[in-house]
Amino acid sequence: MKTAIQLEGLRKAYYRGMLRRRRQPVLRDLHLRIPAGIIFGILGPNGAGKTTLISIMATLLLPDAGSVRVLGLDALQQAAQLRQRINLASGAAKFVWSLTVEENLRFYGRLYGLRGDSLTERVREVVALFELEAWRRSPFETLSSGLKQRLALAKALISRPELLFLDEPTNGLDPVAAQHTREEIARLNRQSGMTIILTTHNMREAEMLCHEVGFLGEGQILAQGGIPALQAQLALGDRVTLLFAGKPPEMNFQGLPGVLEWRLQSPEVELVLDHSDSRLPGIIREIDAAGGDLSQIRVQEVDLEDLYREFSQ
Ligand SMILES: Nc1ncnc2c1ncn2[C@@H]1O[C@H](COP(=O)(O)OP(=O)(O)OP(=O)(O)O)[C@@H](O)[C@H]1O
Repeated sequence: MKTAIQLEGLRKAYYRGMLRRRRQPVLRDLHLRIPAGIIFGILGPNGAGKTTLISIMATLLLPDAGSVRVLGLDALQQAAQLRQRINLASGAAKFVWSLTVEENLRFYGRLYGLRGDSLTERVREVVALFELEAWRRSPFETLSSGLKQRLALAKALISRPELLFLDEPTNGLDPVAAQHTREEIARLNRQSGMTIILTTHNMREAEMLCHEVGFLGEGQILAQGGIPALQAQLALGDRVTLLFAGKPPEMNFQGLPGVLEWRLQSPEVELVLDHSDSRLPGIIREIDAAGGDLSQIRVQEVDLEDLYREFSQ
């Protein structure tokens, strides 16, 4: 699989205080590889360094040490070349307040060298892509937060980037607008295969959107992978209690599909399942076949925040 990002030995510290003598290391010997074509989520608590990391990858900030390869280019030596192929949108998007949606997009299009018909055509395309037609002539300052975020995505796509960075794309949005934005992000990746790297605090958002995530903590990537795989690694899953009318059947519960852990407390069996809704029907059939007499099933769904807490402590 092709690589979008390859970071080796990345270090970054900020200097603080009046005399800038206090050194605060934020990234400490960080290594990370992100395959091309996926949506990758950088997760971590406030102040973990997510914005710092994304800014370095997007050529907006220089690291103190380490190598940064993005789309096969050296982000430190070939930044200008790389900037033609990437773009970034922040949850706290800044636009010229008095300009309309269309004027703002035309302004950014010009920054990328678009002129005349090709500029008009590209603005029309991104307006259509994010269903902003009705607001083309609305000044930025009159837009809702959800529309501002849609405009930020439209702006980032004006240059047809191969790689898109999104810093907290649903920050400050109400649940409906946040869901709309997530659907747009997923669609972009699905339809064009664009690599998207985003930061978020929201585990459900990461689960919905990201093919892979990396947990940032102590200046390093503490764990990386798909959420189901990380869940399995920590044996975090839905807790299912099976209550039997008689003795539980003698069967190999650990060998059942999706079982991460199990415990017998006759007449109850407690299972930890990766996904209870998809696994339970098959498990019930196997229990039936083994002669088990189930009287009750209780399901307590996994709290994905546990996964977040586990890696963010
Ligand atoms: N320009 C700067 N000068 C000094 N310190 C900085 C600067 N930028 C960030 N920091 C500090 O570096 C640390 C990491 O900040 P960063 O914004 O990268 O974290 P984050 O994970 O994105 O946080 P959040 O989730 O709150 O956005 C924080 O303690 C922050 O105060």
